[in-house]
Amino acid sequence: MGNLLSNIYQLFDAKKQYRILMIGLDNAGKTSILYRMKLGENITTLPTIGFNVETVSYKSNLNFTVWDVGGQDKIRVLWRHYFQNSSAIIFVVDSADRERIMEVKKEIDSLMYEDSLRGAPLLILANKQDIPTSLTIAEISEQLNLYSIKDRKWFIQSTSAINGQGIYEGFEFLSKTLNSK
Ligand SMILES: Nc1nc2c(ncn2[C@@H]2O[C@H](COP(=O)(O)OP(=O)(O)OP(=O)(O)O)[C@@H](O)[C@H]2O)c(=O)[nH]1
Ligand SMILES: [Mg+2]
Repeated sequence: MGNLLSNIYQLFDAKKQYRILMIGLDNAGKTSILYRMKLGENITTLPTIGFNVETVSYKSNLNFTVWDVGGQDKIRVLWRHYFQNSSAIIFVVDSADRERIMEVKKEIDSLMYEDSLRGAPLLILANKQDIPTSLTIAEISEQLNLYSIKDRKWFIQSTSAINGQGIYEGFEFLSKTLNSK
């Protein structure tokens, strides 16, 4: 009886677990966002050569295991090793890096063809919005041609890892989308 009760208790207490892959070009702010989520503060980062992984709780019933993988050109080939079993993708964009927005488009376009990511919701974080010269959400959506994405749910959110703006709203999209699956 004790066992049965504890099993039932565990059922209700169980948190839903989701594996989230966070990628994007180098210097976009992925690691800064990960630790802003985890610790609620701004940390000093170094370029990520491998990956960072942290479990982040959201509300009382969700756990996200967020994999933050380095974005330097030479190591982007490693991204695909993290695709399998990812419930959703967070793609972080440096909104102030106007020169590389077409490079961002190229990477997102090729992700959309990945079989192992088929249907995975896509959250685009337009980061560094605290920099006044940043591209706006409308400009980024247009340049990346996001409206052509029809085979999955996607959402673009402006963020700043420096002051935390927008990160909660990004989580809200993931939680709603994954819970409704
Ligand atoms: N102004 C501003 N700077 C940011 C923001 N987010 C990150 N940065 C800065 O951008 C630089 C790169 O941040 P990281 O978080 O290391 O970038 P990353 O995407 O993890 O880079 P890789 O690990 O090389 O792929 C650091 O100097 C951060 O302090 C932001 O929202 N606003
Ligand atoms: Mg990093």
